[in-house]
Amino acid sequence: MTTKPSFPADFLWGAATSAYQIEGSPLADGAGVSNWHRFAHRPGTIAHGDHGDTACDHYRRYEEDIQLMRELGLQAYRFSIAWHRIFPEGRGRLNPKGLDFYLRLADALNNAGIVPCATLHHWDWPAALDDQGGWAHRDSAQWFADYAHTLFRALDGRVKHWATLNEPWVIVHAGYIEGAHPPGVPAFAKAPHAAHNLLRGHALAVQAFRADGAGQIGLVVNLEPKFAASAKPEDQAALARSHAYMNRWFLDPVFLGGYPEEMADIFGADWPRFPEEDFKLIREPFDFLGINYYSRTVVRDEPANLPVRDARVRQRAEHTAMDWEVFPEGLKTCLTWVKQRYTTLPLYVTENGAAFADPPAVAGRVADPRRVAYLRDHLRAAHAALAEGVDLKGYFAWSLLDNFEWAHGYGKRFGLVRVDYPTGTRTPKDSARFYRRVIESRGAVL
Ligand SMILES: OC[C@H]1NNC[C@@H](O)[C@@H]1O
Ligand SMILES: [Ca+2]
Repeated sequence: MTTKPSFPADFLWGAATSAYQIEGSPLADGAGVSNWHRFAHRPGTIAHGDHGDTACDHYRRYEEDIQLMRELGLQAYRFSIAWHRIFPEGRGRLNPKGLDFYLRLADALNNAGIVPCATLHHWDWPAALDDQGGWAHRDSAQWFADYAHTLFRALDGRVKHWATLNEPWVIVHAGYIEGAHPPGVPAFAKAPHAAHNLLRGHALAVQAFRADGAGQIGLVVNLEPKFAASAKPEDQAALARSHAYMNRWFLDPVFLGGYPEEMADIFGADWPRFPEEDFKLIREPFDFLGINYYSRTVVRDEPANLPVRDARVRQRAEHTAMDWEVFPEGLKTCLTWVKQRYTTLPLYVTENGAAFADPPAVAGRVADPRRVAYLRDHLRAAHAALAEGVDLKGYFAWSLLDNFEWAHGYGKRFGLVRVDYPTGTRTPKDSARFYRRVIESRGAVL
């Protein structure tokens, strides 16, 4: 490092989590059954038979966790709201006690001087809505907008930084293409409709926010730079499909007004014609884009691998416990690509981090040098993007706590803070101490 990086004084340093991954207490205080509660209890869906019945017990230990955030020097905390606590059946009957948890959480964060950054939907929602057709049902957009509107009013004055959806691509790919997430049954023909309704719901929620919210609202997407395994035309074509499918499917409509033409090639006869007025709605302007970055993928042509007909070519490089290649420059690639192709809106890295097989705590310490190196290299890449003029406003490490990594269960540890199960004992890792120094020095220690 020639010159020490220096991040802007108003750069927002945080850490992120999501409701089902950390809260536990899935049915407490009148909460309804969620899609993830039901799915995780279906045998064979989650590694080791894990589920979120306890998770990090954050629903009950949130004050302790806010104290941890203060010790880490966090300026902001990104969390998600569990829809099924608010509307147990998805819509209609409001559950005040469920809402109350998020009022308490927001008040405690504000009292601690930590900016609450709420995501309205991070994959968990009332199972009843899946039973009524889920995101593939056209009315799901309005269900979401009504839920969002209720939250904007209820948390008005407490939460000023909102995101509508977390990674809609994962909801569609894992839920409707792979079947690895709820609803859990591959349904290629439904996937384009689910994606479309997620985007319509996002836009309707932004419109509701304009009418009766206060602050900033944005969308959070996962991005993964794609590279071709060779210059062969079939690998170049696979690259175009893979890139469109993962990185452009949602951003092209919200910023450019239409889907990538590769989508019709990928879905063939299952690719619908959508009403023109939908695209006008989906372009509803919002205030920031959140980017979740983990890794890149090198792809080759693979005709048998439907629907994208691509396959990953594993690289000789360091990989995380998720078998994701460690590729720090990919974070800068994502940030500059969004600025160049889509928008000069403010950007946030709303998730970045790594799972490694951390050792247990010894004398109150957890040595996680590989996570320290991962954070250092990715923060350097983020700073490089800033230096090139990207309007990067903040960075949220994934995750504050080790937690329920969806179908992988608790075996994949992404936390800056170790959680020992089932006691729930929290132990800040070396990476947490490193991150605190990064925040204090505004990046000078990188
Ligand atoms: O896989 C790590 C993270 N990726 N983005 C969404 C989060 O819920 C995941 O835990
Ligand atoms: Ca208001």
